[in-house]
Amino acid sequence: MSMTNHKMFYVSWEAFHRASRELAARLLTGGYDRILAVSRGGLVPATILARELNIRLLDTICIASYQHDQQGALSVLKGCDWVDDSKLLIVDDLVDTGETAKVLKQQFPKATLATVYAKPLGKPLVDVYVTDIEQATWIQLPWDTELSYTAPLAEQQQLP
Ligand SMILES: O=P(O)(O)OC[C@H]1O[C@H](OP(=O)(O)OP(=O)(O)O)[C@H](O)[C@@H]1O
Repeated sequence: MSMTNHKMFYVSWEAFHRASRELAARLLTGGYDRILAVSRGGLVPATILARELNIRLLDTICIASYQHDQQGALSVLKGCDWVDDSKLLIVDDLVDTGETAKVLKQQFPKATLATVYAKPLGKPLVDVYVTDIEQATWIQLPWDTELSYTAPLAEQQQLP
């Protein structure tokens, strides 16, 4: 998906932290004993969930599916060899097309997949999430952005 001509959903660090804590609240009674963070985007919510759920056993699965803003072939750069997935919580920041989630569910069928944001195409593959996002909307996460000046609306208007 190209970033041009799409609606943008900007997320601040504070909003991301709040949503991740809400995700933790929804997972609190799940009895998870380990977390698998889907790098890179899942690393941030995985840290917050590990703290909130008091889980100290974590691993990563490193998957690359985008080159800049174009979705490319999905490639597992580093796997995870955990065999017992009955109390496994897999954490990612978002599910978009669901291609990453399919790979995760294939290897860890009993695990719970949790994301902060979910778009319609990938939503059926996620077990627990917090916020619905339209498919065509690009989610701008705080580690990809910075605060910057914006002109007042009156100055942005096109005058006849
Ligand atoms: O549902 P999908 O279409 O598979 O997309 C979801 C994946 O895309 C993002 O990762 P990305 O490939 O951008 O890598 P990054 O987290 O390392 O930036 C996100 O963190 C998910 O892992």
